[in-house]
Parts: sequence; structure tokens; C-alpha cells
Amino acid sequence: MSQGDRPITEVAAGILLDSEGRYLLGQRPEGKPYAGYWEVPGGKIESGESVFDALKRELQEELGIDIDASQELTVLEYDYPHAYVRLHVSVIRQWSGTPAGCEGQQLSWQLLSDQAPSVEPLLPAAWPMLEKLRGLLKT
Ligand SMILES: Nc1nc2c([nH]c(=O)n2[C@@H]2O[C@H](COP(=O)(O)OP(=O)(O)OP(=O)(O)O)[C@@H](O)[C@H]2O)c(=O)[nH]1
Repeated sequence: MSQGDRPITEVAAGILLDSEGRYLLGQRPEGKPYAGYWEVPGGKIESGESVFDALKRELQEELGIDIDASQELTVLEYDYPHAYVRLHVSVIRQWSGTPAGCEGQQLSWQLLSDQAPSVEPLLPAAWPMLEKLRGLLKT
């Protein structure tokens, strides 16, 4: 699929949310676009994968955890210089294992009640995901 003449990169992102209202951010490793920026864990959906399949695989690869279920939160599109991305964002409240930076990335738990994360910079498309999540939890 394409947006004008730009191909669309389909991405699955998963917000891990714990019972104390904290969510997890990871720092993009060297060698990727926006290295050093903080993001919600996830990655590109491969051909033939569902959003959930991709999320499960990415969270295993990046964090070493296993998920059995997720809740769809929103779909966002963002036009970066390096790619036009469509982000399928889900919330995960239960997982097995303890999240670790399996690709050498730093991790940081953040309080959703804080207006802004204590780490920066954040990938531009991560902000609207957090706003959506705050909206969902208010209702
Ligand atoms: N995982 C993740 N990706 C995001 C977020 N926000 C956002 O714009 N993106 C964009 O979505 C795309 C995800 O690609 P990625 O580089 O993380 O995917 P990947 O791990 O499969 O990458 P690779 O195939 O280069 O190893 C990037 O273009 C990234 O800039 C976010 O919060 N989390």
C-alpha cells in the first residue's frame, strides 16, 4: 500500500501497562533511524503477520516477554522523512517474564499520571499514543 508515492510501513506498538499505572518505554538502539529516541516497544509487521502476531514476536525479541492477549488502542499515521508509518497501537496488561533490554536498549518505566516522561527525546508519534491511553483510562 502507499500514501501518494510513499510506501506505508505498517508497525505494531505495544504499551505495557502495570497495575500501578506505569508504562514502559525503550530507547532506540544505535544504527536505527532516530537512534537514542525513546519509544513504545514494537516494530514492523512482516508480510503474512497479523498485528497481534507481530506484537508478540517483537516483544519476545526486544524485551524477552511473552504475551497472550492485547487490547487495541488506536491506529496512527505519521509521515517521517525516512518512512510513512501506520502504527497499530495496543495495550498489554499481562505478560510472562520480566522485560529486559534484549537488544542492548535502555528501558524506563514511566508514570502515566505524569504529563511528560522523565526521559527524552520521545519519538514524535509516541505522544499521541500516550494521550489516547490517558483518555481511555479516564472513561
Ligand atoms: N516501535 C515503535 N516504532 C515507532 C514508534 N513511533 C514511531 O513513529 N515509530 C516508527 O515505526 C517504525 C518502527 O520501526 P522499527 O525500526 O522499530 O522496526 P523494527 O524493529 O522492525 O526495525 P528493523 O526492521 O529496522 O530491525 C519506525 O519508523 C519508527 O520511527 C513507537 O512508539 N514505537
